[in-house]
Amino acid sequence: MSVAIKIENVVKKYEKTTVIPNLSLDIKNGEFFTLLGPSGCGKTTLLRMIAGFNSIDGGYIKFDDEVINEIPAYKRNIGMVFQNYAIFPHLTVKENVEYGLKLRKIPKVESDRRVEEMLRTVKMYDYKDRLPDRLSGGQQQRIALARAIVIRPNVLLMDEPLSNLDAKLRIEMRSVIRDIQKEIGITTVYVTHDQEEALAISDRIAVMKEGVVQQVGTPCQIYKRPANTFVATFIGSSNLVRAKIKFENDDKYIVFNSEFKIKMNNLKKSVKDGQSVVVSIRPEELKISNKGLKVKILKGTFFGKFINYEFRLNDDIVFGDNKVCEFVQDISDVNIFLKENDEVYLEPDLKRINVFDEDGSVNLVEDVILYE
Ligand SMILES: Nc1ncnc2c1ncn2[C@@H]1O[C@H](COP(=O)(O)OP(=O)(O)OP(=O)(O)O)[C@@H](O)[C@H]1O
Repeated sequence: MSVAIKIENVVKKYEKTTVIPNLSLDIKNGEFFTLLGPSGCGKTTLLRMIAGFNSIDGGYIKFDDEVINEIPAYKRNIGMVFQNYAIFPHLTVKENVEYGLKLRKIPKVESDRRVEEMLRTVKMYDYKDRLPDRLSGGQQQRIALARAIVIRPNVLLMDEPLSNLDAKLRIEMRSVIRDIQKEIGITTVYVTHDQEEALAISDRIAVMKEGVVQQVGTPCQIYKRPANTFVATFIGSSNLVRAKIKFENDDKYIVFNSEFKIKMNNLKKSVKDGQSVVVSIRPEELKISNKGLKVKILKGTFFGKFINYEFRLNDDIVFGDNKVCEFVQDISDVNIFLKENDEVYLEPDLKRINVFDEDGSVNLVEDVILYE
């Protein structure tokens, strides 16, 4: 029976080092939930705490309303899929998948029925008598997935299951995993550091940094309304530009420089006249115009559907250390290709940009639209 997972004020220390200071998350029953963040941010540590392989040094983890902190791993009824497949090399495909059912002493008729059904679900029935060394990486991962799910676990935990596959197979397996998860409706916690994979596969994502959750939301919410500049640059790319707020009559403006300001009335009430801010503009949120930020082109790269241009802004208005900025131009809008040293004005799409406080930690845009 699939369950909801509640993580309440969880703490994890390795000897004297605290890797998770105080983390809370609510994962809904049947949800595909992804933990996303850079290497070392504590994703695997948290997943292993849910599985029961790591002890919990504070707080609670609950399956539905039951606290599982002290329940040993083998009694939690977890299905797990790892990066390195971890299937048994000396057992056939069928034997690998039925392994967990044998441990649970499921009668042979029922076990055979479930194994066949599962092998058909992952499209590996025709390979049932093969040994793993005669399977491709993608096929081995399908077997690992089948083996994890066939026991009908409470939750399915996956730790970077696609990282050993080549790029094309990764994209194909993404959709296989997604389809199977939706078909059987099992609560799934998925760990990755690949933001594109997280956006493509998840119902919701928790973005983590140094053991702290930065934002929880649907892929669309996180992409369109990042909570801070870390999320804005970790998920997709963002140009970060310093500016100031100016109140004029009843309107609020973002002032980039003496030549260019934009009216922006969906800012939170807490913003103040004269306040310094950081504006986050994604490459697709800039277009060539007769007004805007004046920039000099460094280079353009042709991608077929679009052209990606790099440009540089004055050091004093760039936030953070990413000095090279980008904008993309849809190929259908292109009349002339820009060259190195060409100067253009770029105008941001004020309905889509994000505005943060001076240190980039709070989004100051009032949400008028909820991106569900
Ligand atoms: N057994 C351990 N003993 C001591 N420190 C550990 C141990 N396991 C992990 N750590 C540390 O805890 C922090 C979080 O590690 P964790 O493996 O959870 O990160 P991660 O986000 O999964 O990273 P990656 O994407 O590289 O797997 C890291 O700083 C790591 O060095």
